[in-house]
Amino acid sequence: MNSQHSSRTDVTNTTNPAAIEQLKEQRFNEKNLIIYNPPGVNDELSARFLRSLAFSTFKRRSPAFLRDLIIFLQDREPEIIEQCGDYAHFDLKRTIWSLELLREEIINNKEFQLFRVKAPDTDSWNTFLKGLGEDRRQWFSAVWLHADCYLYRRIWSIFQRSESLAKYDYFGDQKTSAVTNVAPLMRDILVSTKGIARSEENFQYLLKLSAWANHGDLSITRRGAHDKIYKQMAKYDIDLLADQSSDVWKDLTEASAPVYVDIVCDNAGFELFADLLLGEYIIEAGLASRVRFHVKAIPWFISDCTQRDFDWLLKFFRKHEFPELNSFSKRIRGYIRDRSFILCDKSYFWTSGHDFSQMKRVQPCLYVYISQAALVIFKGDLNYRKLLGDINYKPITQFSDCLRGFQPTSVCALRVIKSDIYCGLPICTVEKLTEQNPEWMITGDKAVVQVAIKHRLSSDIIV
Ligand SMILES: O=P(O)(O)OC[C@H]1O[C@](O)(CO)[C@@H](O)[C@@H]1O
Repeated sequence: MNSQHSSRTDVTNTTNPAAIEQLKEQRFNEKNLIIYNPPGVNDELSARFLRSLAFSTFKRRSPAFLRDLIIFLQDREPEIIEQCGDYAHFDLKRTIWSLELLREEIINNKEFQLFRVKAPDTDSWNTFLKGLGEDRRQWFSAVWLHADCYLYRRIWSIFQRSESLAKYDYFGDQKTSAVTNVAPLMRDILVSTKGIARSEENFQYLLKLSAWANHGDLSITRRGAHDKIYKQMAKYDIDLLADQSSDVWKDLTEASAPVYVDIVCDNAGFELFADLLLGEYIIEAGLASRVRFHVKAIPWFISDCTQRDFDWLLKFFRKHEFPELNSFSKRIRGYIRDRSFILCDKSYFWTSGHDFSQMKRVQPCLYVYISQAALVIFKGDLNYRKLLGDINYKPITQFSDCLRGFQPTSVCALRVIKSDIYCGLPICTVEKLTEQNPEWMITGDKAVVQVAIKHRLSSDIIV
């Protein structure tokens, strides 16, 4: 037996529940060839590594999250019926049953299934799944990124099976209630940033605000936005482990017209607010003539922004009692009307299992589309994992070297670090942080602003 794998369990007769649990876990690890070490350098993240966030995700977090979703659906049945019609009563039963089966599949490390329900991305998802190596098609053997994305696509397909629930956003309530609490914070930010002038410093402030706004996604914690960060941004620079915001400024100020900036959004609510504020500044400061927002086509990683969340936020602002929120909504609608802001057509690439190095091959039109921009900003942890292909690079590897050829334009990442991988960091920083807390990379206390600049020839410019 491979010495990295767990050693054979001693089957003893015990009645102690904790010991029984431990035995069960050991048996599971042996059966599924779980490796006791963390992922090695250049390994792809996977739940087959016992000491990884991926392992605890499928061992505990995802089953717990599915259980919570089931409880939520049971509790909300009357409201769901009111929203989706009487037939939802029967569809909910079937949906809950299917979610329970999915939970069992994860717990028992079953093989991924092909999708049967017809949707615009069914064929591409099935091609993707068929292309996975035979030993990479189970929850605890797959690349974490693939399994993680597959989970959210599976949940969606369960809801697609029933007519009454197909359009129901099962994460909608969590997303909307998280916004209500931060309305005063958003008002304060609007007041303090009102009419700020074009300057590198102000641009960096809004870029960092957009980065730190990624702090409060709902898939890991329910902590929401962290108001201290926005009030005392400079103090948090110490937690910004890589800060290339001045390179981003330089890239934009030197770009040839017409300048477009694309923002590949992450979470709805407060994070989207910070992205819109950054977009507004980019337009008003004349840094670009157009900002294009990319959102998710389906409910994704709980709090990710869909087109409906985008529209909902503008409506929420329009109807809010705070006049600052009303006028922000009005301004954003103005940018949408005059096409300074574009809410891009939904692309199912963002909710595929592919990492971004695959975009040119799998979705060439999207690749060409974002190539038109002078800068594309990728928000959040999951987008970062897709940029790196979930590969555990050496911490000192340059960000641009980790993109594996993905360079449609200058690529910027605004990420709060919430998972095992990172790059472009001095080794002494990593050693110090690890000494203080070996799990520093999953706490969401540190962030990065990184950019890989694409130096364009004038003949590259697409008009
Ligand atoms: O909203 P974000 O920043 O993409 O984070 C989503 C979370 O999902 C994961 O990618 C998987 O759970 C984590 O790494 C991350 O914390």
